Formats: sequence, C-alpha cells, structure tokens
Amino acid sequence: MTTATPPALFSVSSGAALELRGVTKRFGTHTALQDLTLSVPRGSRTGIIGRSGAGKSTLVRLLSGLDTPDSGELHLGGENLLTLTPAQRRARQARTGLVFQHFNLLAQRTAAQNVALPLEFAGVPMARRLALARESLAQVGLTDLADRYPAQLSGGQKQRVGIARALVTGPDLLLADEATSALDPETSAGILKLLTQLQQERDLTLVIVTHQMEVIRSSVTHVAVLDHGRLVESGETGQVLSDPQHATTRALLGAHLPQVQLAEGETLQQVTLPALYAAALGRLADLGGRVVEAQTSVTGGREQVLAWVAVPQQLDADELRARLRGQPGPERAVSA
Ligand SMILES: Nc1ncnc2c1ncn2[C@@H]1O[C@H](COP(=O)(O)OP(=O)(O)OP(=O)(O)O)[C@@H](O)[C@H]1O
Repeated sequence: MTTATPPALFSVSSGAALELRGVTKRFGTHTALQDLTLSVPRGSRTGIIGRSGAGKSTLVRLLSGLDTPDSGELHLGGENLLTLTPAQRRARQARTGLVFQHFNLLAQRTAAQNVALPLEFAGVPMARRLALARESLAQVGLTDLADRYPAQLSGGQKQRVGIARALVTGPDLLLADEATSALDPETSAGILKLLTQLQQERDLTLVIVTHQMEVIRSSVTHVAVLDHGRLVESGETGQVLSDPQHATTRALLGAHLPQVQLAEGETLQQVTLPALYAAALGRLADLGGRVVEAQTSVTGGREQVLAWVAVPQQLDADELRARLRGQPGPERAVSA
C-alpha cells in the first residue's frame, strides 16, 4: 500500500501495460496533472478515482494519445508514445479502445456503421468493415440491432455499441471514461459485467475512470486515487478498500455509501425498484434483506426507486435482482 507520495503504482510481475513517469500537464496556469508516476499491470482492470477536477479525464486523454503532456514519459505496451512517428502513433491508437460516458455515436449512422467508423479511418474496404462491425456487435449481444439508429436504442444498448466500436480494431488497451455514469444501476451493472467478461476473454488491460464507488467495489482488480492532479494512493482493490490510507480515499469511499450499521453477515447492494415497490419489498424481506436508503428518480420517463439494501452476504447481485423482479435466481433458472 502506498500513501502520500507513491514511488510507482503497483508492483508488477507480469509487466506493465502502461507507464507514466513524472508526467505533468498544464492548461495555462492550471496544473491538471503533476509529476504523475503510474504503472498499470498488463491484463488488470484498474480503476482511476478522484473528485471532480482531480485530473482523471486529462489522464485518459494522454493515454489515448488525444493530448500530450508538457513533461514526463508515457509508455504504452513498451513503446514511448511521445517519440513515435505519426504512422506508429496511429497504429498505437488503433490498439487503444475508448469508451465514453455519453456514447458519442453519430445519430445519422446505424449501429453497424458507427462501429465500423474506426475501420473506415484505417482504410478498411466497406464490405470488410461492415462484416467486422457485425462481429463486434455480436460480441456485445447486439446481433439483431445492427441496423438500428442510435435514437432507436436504449442507453445500455448505445453503450454496448460504443464498446463494440472500441473493440473493432482489436485493441490491447481499453479506456473507459465514466462509461456507466449515465446509466441506471442495473444497466450499469450489465455494462460492467460485459466489460469484465471482454477484458478476461481478450486479455485486455482495462482502465476504468469513475466516480462511482460501486464500480470500484464490483469490477476492478486495482485502484489508483488522484487528488489535485497527483497520485495519492494505489494498490489492489481489496487492500485499498479494506485499509484506505489517504484521507481522499476514505472520503471518496464514505461519500457514496449510506451510513448504516450492518449486522454480521450482511452486505450493502444498490438496486433499482419500480416506484410502486410493495411486492419487491416483500420479496426482499423473504430473502432476509432490508432497505437502508432509498430515493426516487425518473429514468426514461419512468419513475423508479434507487435503493441501498442490506442483504445476506451469500446473495449475489444477479440473484438479488432476479428475485426482486419475482424471477427465480440465476442458478435455479439454469438448472430448471
Ligand atoms: N482543455 C482545458 N482547458 C483548461 N483547463 C482544463 C482543460 N481540461 C481540463 N482542465 C482543468 O484541469 C483540471 C482537471 O480536469 P479533468 O477533466 O481531467 O478532471 P476530472 O477528474 O476528469 O473531473 P470530472 O470528474 O469532473 O470529469 C480541472 O481543473 C479542469 O478545469
């Protein structure tokens, strides 16, 4: 575990997918990243957290090659990004997939045409790029929606298109900048599950920038905490969550959890319930759970209740959500 001035990020036995050494980025007189030294393990799912303005998106822009630092070194897959020729830089960018918060899909293009876009930039012939786009859409579960326009897709489906587009060039590094922040908790959980599955199947290095602590809790192997452009803490997720060393980490972790006394064997989960949720409450009680905090929100014109629930630890998130909807849990569904 590292504290105020960490020397390097994680100790890495299998090599680093990306390394920043002493990176500083300024905008006029404002220093967005200061002397940042960071090394992300190859094949990890690393979460970058920090308050608004901490420098997270600036970091993503540097890693994606969309911007350059004022000083320091930036190595991706062993290549020094700052000394590459323009052709090498383009090749490197093709191996870096980007997933955005607001999907960034072109409204006048179908899902398949959006996914094919990076291949169009790379000069791949039309028939080939559309075939590859459809393959990529199949991998995110959208085989049947390839010809729909973005306006005909839900938020979660749009993000799946965004992920298919990020994967279509066969990247080894995937950068997800607040990829689930615009989605409700259930859709967000589905997208995180997909990202985790793709990361494992393709042996990608996944960097997830987020302000959602549930993303950190559920989906990443490593965490790095930024504060005012500096790295203040880093380590394996379990270690950082169980024993946060820096005040910023503690504040970030605390700020997103309801203050509640949990009984032994209980854990907290976040779920979405329909506005009239008496039946779901009964089911929750049958499972040994209880609501500890709830707030109403409107998503896609429908009123919903976002609730933190305390449930028995052995109840996994998928099973809980299925049971609250009145369906059998996933295990029972499989064996039925
Ligand atoms: N193009 C720019 N010009 C001037 N200042 C910028 C620019 N981009 C970012 N900044 C500043 O740099 C700092 C870091 O911004 P950045 O967007 O990286 O933060 P962040 O951690 O991603 O914040 P958020 O969580 O709100 O998205 C902020 O103070 C921001 O105002």
